[in-house]
Amino acid sequence: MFIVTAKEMYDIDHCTMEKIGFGKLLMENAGRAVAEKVRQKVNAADKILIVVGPGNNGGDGYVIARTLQNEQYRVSVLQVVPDQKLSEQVQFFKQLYLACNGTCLLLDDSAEWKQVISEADVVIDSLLGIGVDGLVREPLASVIAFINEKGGKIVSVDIPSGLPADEGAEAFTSIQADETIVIAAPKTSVFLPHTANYYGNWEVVSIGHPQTLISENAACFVADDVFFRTTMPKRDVNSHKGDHGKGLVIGGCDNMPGSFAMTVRAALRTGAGLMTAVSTEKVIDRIACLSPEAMYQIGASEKGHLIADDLPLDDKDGVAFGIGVGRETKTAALLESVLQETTCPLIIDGDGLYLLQNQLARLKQRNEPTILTPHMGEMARLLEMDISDLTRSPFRYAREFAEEHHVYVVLKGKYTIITSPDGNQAVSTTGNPGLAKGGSGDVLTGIILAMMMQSQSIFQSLCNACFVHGMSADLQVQSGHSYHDLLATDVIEGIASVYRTFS
Ligand SMILES: NC(=O)C1=CN([C@@H]2O[C@H](COP(=O)(O)OP(=O)(O)OC[C@H]3O[C@@H](n4cnc5c(N)ncnc54)[C@H](O)[C@@H]3O)[C@@H](O)[C@H]2O)[C@H](O)CC1
Ligand SMILES: [K+]
Repeated sequence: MFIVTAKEMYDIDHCTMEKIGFGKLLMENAGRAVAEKVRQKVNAADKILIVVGPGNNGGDGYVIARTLQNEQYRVSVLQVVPDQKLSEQVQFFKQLYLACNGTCLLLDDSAEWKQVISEADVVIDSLLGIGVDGLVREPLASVIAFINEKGGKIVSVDIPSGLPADEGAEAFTSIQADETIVIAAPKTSVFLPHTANYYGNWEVVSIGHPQTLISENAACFVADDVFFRTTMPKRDVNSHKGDHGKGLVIGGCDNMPGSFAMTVRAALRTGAGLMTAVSTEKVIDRIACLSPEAMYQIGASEKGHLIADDLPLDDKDGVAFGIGVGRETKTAALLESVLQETTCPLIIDGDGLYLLQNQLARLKQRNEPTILTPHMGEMARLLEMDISDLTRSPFRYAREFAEEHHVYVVLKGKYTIITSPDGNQAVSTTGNPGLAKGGSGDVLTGIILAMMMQSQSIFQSLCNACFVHGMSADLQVQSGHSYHDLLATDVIEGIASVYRTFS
């Protein structure tokens, strides 16, 4: 599935209509595809009100109205702007609807518009689509407010009216949809923390755009099960442990042994060939028994925290630094040497990102891939910006940071955004609120470490690691756990189910 900005969608629409020649057929296809989904969500006796706005989203609404009316549903239309504001294409579909004995109430004709909204069992929101610019103006703003307050079940067409399609908007007035039928491809705002919820349950309908046109124009995609199935690591029956990577995890400190242990175990469960773990003597004494399959090495330490040391870095296929490592200045010196001496892909996570703050310039000096795995708070700190600004435009800031520092960024959240140094982006949508707990990130780092050592491109391995991490949590919740009780260690044990499901 591809993710588009408004501009990308317009380019795809325009090319499909003009160059390929769909013309008005595209809107007919859109309306009929949405009507098909609406049919599955309403009862035969429901009073269905289609609220039509000034643009092509409204045009979709007239096609939906005509389609449902032709199938004997109880349909009426509320048009919120005068006819002269409708485009020629929308006028065409309005005339088709009226010619099929459709009824239409104009907003400025009567004060009964509030009554028709109040009486509707279902409101089909065709007020505004991806063409909204800025805050919604009157009279649409009042209509949106009233629908939110009084409308029955609200089904939005393409996008909840008033919601921006793209990232970056500070303020907006939007329909709060129960369902959204997204046309052709989800827009960026489906995946933003402050706009996602306005969509309610969302699903995508195809309306005839050539898939190649969408893939050529969309800058981002969802790393879903289809992607995982085609790119997941394979196991050669004649392989041996050396074929699946020699990994090294450097982390932990005397008062934080657990996160480090989970990273090690997650990497083993994900298929790492050989794992070595470096931490303080106390940490290793306490956690070595949890993953006897790994090898352990005591690192130089002071007051329970790792310090600069000569570590076995040069023969590894992947290194993860920072999990539970603490924020001591002397540990920053260890990070400095790891950045300089590691000759394989390096993941920096957790406290390692805190220690990286004053060493960002070293990132570009590395010749091997560097992967950062911040959550929004850690990313905001790295960018030295307010987290609310970051969450409004996470795709942009992740891409700018990745390109500037030539790193991969896994920006963790409900929807995790994966960015490559050249600006390629993907979103992982698996996972559930059960992951919103300590340790989830440590497990993800272990999964990433193992994935990236198993013969894939780094970008693919990051997409697949996020997929496995979230899918494990989803399968665990489906098979008996709940959002409340799910632990990070359960996610580690659930990795087996993901591999079995897709192998
Ligand atoms: N291009 C096609 O043929 C297809 C498009 N699809 C649907 O059309 C919309 C996009 O249509 P567009 O006309 O560009 O935008 P809108 O429907 O959102 O209407 C824009 C229209 O609304 C007014 N407006 C804009 N901003 C505001 C505001 N802040 N307050 C009040 N009014 C505002 C202004 O008049 C604009 O011109 C897309 O989402 C699809 O639903 C079909 O699905 C496929 C074919
Ligand atoms: K809409």
